[in-house]
Amino acid sequence: MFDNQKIGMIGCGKMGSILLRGILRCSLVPQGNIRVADAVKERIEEIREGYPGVRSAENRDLVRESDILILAVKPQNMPALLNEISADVNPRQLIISIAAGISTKAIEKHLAGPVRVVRVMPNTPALVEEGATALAAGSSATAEDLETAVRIFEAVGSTVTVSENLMDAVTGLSGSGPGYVFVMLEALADAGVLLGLPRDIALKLAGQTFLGAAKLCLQAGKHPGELKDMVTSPGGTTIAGLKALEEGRLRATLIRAVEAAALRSKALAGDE
Ligand SMILES: NC(=O)C1=CN([C@@H]2O[C@H](COP(=O)(O)OP(=O)(O)OC[C@H]3O[C@@H](n4cnc5c(N)ncnc54)[C@H](O)[C@@H]3O)[C@@H](O)[C@H]2O)C=CC1
Ligand SMILES: O=C(O)[C@@H]1CCC=N1
Repeated sequence: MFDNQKIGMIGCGKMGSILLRGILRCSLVPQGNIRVADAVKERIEEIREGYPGVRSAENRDLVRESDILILAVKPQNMPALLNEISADVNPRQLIISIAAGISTKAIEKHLAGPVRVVRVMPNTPALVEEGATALAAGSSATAEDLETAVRIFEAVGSTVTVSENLMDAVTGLSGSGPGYVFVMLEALADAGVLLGLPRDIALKLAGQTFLGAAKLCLQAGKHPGELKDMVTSPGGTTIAGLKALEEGRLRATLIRAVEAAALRSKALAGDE
């Protein structure tokens, strides 16, 4: 599917380089078919050290040479970037944007033409091929474009396709979600340390508990409440811990975190 396609990526920071690694690991295209661009020279040097076959180019040259163009710069940098490349994009290209909050409509408007855009929200566990990615097609993107984008992100984890009005919710939940989980992991490990466990053992137990519980929930296809009940013996230890969580309003706090991040995603659109 990708053999003769040239992929160009503008923005090789945290998320861009994770994606690049996934694309190359799965051999979606040979290294020679990938071009990268970044405003910071050191980022390009790091990539060329890691992947000697990947070539770099200036933004506009890269756009002209790409069949699939991945835009992985910060939302705040998108308007200037889109203006810079607007004369070089063409309707034969597929444009994939991973920028939080930036709608396909805004991209289409900046590029001033019938461009095929797919908006994507990945997350950092893509680094270990356990990413959760949601995709939404823009007005001119074809079913095949969406399928192409899905194939790229399946290289780094699992994917869902949603309608674009749900992308802010996705951003608040799975896009930002790893940040919440890392804070919870750190807190669980700190608790272990408080109770006398060595830090490395506490972190290992906390991490494996998250991993195992998430896998059990996804694979068993059971409601998390039912799985929670399986752990919770009458008069036992878990219910004592759960009572403390309820007193600390953990659930309401998590719901508010996702809501706040989704609102911020929506607000980034206003910054366009
Ligand atoms: N970090 C994360 O967990 C996730 C990030 N995203 C989205 O991915 C995008 C990138 O985020 P990060 O990788 O975290 O940011 P980052 O700051 O690590 O990377 C952005 C890169 O873009 C480069 N850049 C900025 N303007 C440029 C321009 N005009 N031309 C060429 N390069 C340019 C910067 O030098 C930088 O290396 C953002 O839009 C963000 O919303 C999406 C999902 C998760
Ligand atoms: O914090 C951010 O803005 C990016 C988007 C989703 C995850 N990280």
